[in-house]
Amino acid sequence: MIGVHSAQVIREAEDRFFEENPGADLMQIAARAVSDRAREMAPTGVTLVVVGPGNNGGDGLFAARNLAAAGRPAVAWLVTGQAHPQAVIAARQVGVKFVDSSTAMHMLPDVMLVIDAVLGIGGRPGLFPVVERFATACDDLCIPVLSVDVPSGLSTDEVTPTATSFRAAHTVTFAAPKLCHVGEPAAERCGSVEVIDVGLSLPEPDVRRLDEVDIARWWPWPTAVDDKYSRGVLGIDTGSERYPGAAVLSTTGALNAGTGMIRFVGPERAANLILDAMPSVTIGPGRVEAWLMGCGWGKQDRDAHAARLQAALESGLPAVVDADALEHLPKTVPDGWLLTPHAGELAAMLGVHRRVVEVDPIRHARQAAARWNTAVLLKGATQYVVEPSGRVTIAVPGPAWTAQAGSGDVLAGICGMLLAAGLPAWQAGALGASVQAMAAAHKPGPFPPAVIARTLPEVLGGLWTTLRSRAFVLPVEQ
Ligand SMILES: NC(=O)C1=CN([C@@H]2O[C@H](COP(=O)(O)OP(=O)(O)OC[C@H]3O[C@@H](n4cnc5c(N)ncnc54)[C@H](O)[C@@H]3O)[C@@H](O)[C@H]2O)[C@@H](O)CC1
Ligand SMILES: [K+]
Repeated sequence: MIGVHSAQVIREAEDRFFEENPGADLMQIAARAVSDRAREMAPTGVTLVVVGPGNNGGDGLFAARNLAAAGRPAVAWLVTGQAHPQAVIAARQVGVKFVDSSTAMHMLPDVMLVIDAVLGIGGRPGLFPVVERFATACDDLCIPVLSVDVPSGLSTDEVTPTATSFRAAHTVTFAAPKLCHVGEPAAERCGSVEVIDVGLSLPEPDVRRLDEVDIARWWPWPTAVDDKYSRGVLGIDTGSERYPGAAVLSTTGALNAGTGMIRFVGPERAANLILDAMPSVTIGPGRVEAWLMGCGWGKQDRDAHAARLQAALESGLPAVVDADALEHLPKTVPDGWLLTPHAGELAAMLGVHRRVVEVDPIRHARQAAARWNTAVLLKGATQYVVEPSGRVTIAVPGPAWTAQAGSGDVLAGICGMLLAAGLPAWQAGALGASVQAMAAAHKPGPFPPAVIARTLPEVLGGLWTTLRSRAFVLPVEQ
């Protein structure tokens, strides 16, 4: 798990660091990381460094100095004509060549790498027109860009770009990732992201991103003494006469994630399809540990939906509440409910336009988690799980192949399995979304959601085998 921090938090940590370590030079650590990566990205040819007026430009210019000192041709364009004074002197001393905007643009087709050091965490979104044209030309000519800290033009703390920015092949950032590095669609403009530890002490993050080690550590692996009941019994009430497939997909997700026992209580047509495909599923009511509701209920027969949700409500058990069931939420919900809307469903829950949610997904997911006092998994290209406290956990990202009808049903099923196994709602949401993404990454291509669901045993089995062979060194639980 890695903490995601805002520009403000990084600045405060930097101020504390300099108070405690007067005279320390973080810029040299940053510049070294940038020049090392630049040498790998462009082993030969000219590197053009685009330099802004602040410390981000200082990082870039010292990186140019490092390259030139190592005998690599480096050229710098100071976009405002001004830059970090010591860095300018250091770069000149080792023969970095300084060029103006028209020369930079003219030579662009022949450079091997552009280092974007225009703006970092002190930048406002957007670029000067001449830099905007240059960033667009880098894109058009497919010149690889290495961004320092953040691709200039992006807003560090936002996931939705509002202006033209550089589009990096790789970003070297410092101390911690920021929201623009981990939240789509901004993250896609950062390319691969590398975090350099510069020695700052950071506070407990309120936004964290999971990695595969967290999944291995938290997954409810079966123990030697487990039986089908102790692993968790999941009640599933999904599908309708019109959409029986959603019931099959949600059950496929739950079964392939490893549910101890499934009791399906949905419509008969769906039950017959499920039995044909998954004979281990039990049809009919009985004792369960958690519920899965809502997938494929459809827009007809709303009174019946309200009654179906009421049954889960009265049980007081944890429940995954998905899709059409989200339209029937009472004012308060029992402990341990996991609401799993996509942006459109969350917008409807909050009475706002979908675009508003897409622009600031975390704020809106936080609103819903606070209003219903329960965990919310906001599905999409980046999947955010928000707890009523406002803490955000971002799932392991996966390829966009899963953007397909039916993926949400499978995901709801996986989350249902995790609730039935006894995990808290936020963890069930974060793990469920992560393993589905890992399965899609394991089997890249236009595979339908059921195939991705059937890849889960392989992915989970691989994780379990790695864990048992102790190839993972698990960090101590925080
Ligand atoms: N905080 C850290 O841990 C470290 C920070 N360092 C670097 O320091 C950077 C932050 O430096 P600064 O605070 O000087 O900020 P920046 O270098 O990001 O930019 C600030 C300058 O750009 C101007 N500016 C901002 N937005 C603009 C826009 N849209 N168009 C035109 N001009 C604009 C500002 O007026 C100011 O002059 C980081 O991004 C990083 O590269 C590293 O040197 C060392 C480690
Ligand atoms: K930058």
